[in-house]
Amino acid sequence: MIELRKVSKTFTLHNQGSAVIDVLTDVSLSVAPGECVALTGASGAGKSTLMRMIYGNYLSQAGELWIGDLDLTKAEPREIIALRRDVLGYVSQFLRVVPRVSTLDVVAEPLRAVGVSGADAGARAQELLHTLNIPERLWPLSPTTFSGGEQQRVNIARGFAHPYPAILLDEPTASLDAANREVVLGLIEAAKARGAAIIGIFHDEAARNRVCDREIDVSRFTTGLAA
Ligand SMILES: Nc1ncnc2c1ncn2[C@@H]1O[C@H](COP(=O)(O)OP(=O)(O)OP(=O)(O)O)[C@@H](O)[C@H]1O
Repeated sequence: MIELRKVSKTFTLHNQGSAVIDVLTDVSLSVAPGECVALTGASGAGKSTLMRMIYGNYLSQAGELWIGDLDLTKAEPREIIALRRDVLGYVSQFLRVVPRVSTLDVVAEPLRAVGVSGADAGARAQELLHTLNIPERLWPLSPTTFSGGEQQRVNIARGFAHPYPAILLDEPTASLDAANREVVLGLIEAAKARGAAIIGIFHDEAARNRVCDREIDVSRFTTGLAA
C-alpha cells in the first residue's frame, strides 16, 4: 500500500551560503495493508521529514514513492489533494483549528468530503467524539479554546472518521491520559484489522510495542547527522 524506493531528501539553506544538508538518502521501505510500522531513531534522524515526504509536503529528489497506485514523486498537486481526501489520512500532534467551525463539523468534514451524507457523517462524528470522551456540551463549540488533550482527541476523531486505506500518525498518544490513550490504541488496532497500512512516530514505547508490527530506524538512511 505504501512503498518507497530509493527516496532522498536534501535541504538547501539559501540564507546560509546555500549549505546543503543531506537528511535522508536512499530510503526504501514498504508497508502492507493491515500493518503498522514505527519510525524510530534519535532526535534529528529524519522521522518527521520522512513523514512529510510520504504525505506529499516535501518532494523527493529521487526514487519513487507509491501510495496505492500514485507515485508522489510525479504526482500533480490535484492528484495529491485527491489522495489526501480519499486514501491517505494524517493525524498530526496538533489540531489546526478553523475558527467558528463546530467540533462536530470539524470531525464530520472528511466524511462529507468523500460524499457521505450529512446525517451519516454527523452520526459517525458523534460516535467518535463519545468514544474519545469529548463532553457533549463541547460539540457545538469551535475547538479553538479546548485544552491540549481535548484538541488532540478532536484531531484523532477527525483523522479516524473516514476509513483511509493508509494512515500516518505523528505521536498520536502524546498528552493523553491513560484512559484516552487506551481508546486511541483501540482505534489504531481497529484500523489495522480493517486493512489500513499505518506508519507512525511513537515516543511512547509501550504504545509502539503494542500496535506496531515492525520498527524502522530512520538513522540508517542518514549520513551521520543524528546524535
Ligand atoms: N526545513 C528544513 N530546513 C533545513 N533543515 C531541516 C528542515 N527540516 C528538518 N531539517 C533538518 O533535518 C534533520 C531531520 O529533522 P527531523 O525533524 O526530520 O528529525 P526527527 O527525527 O523528526 O527529530 P525529532 O524526534 O526531534 O522530532 C535535522 O537535522 C533538521 O535540522
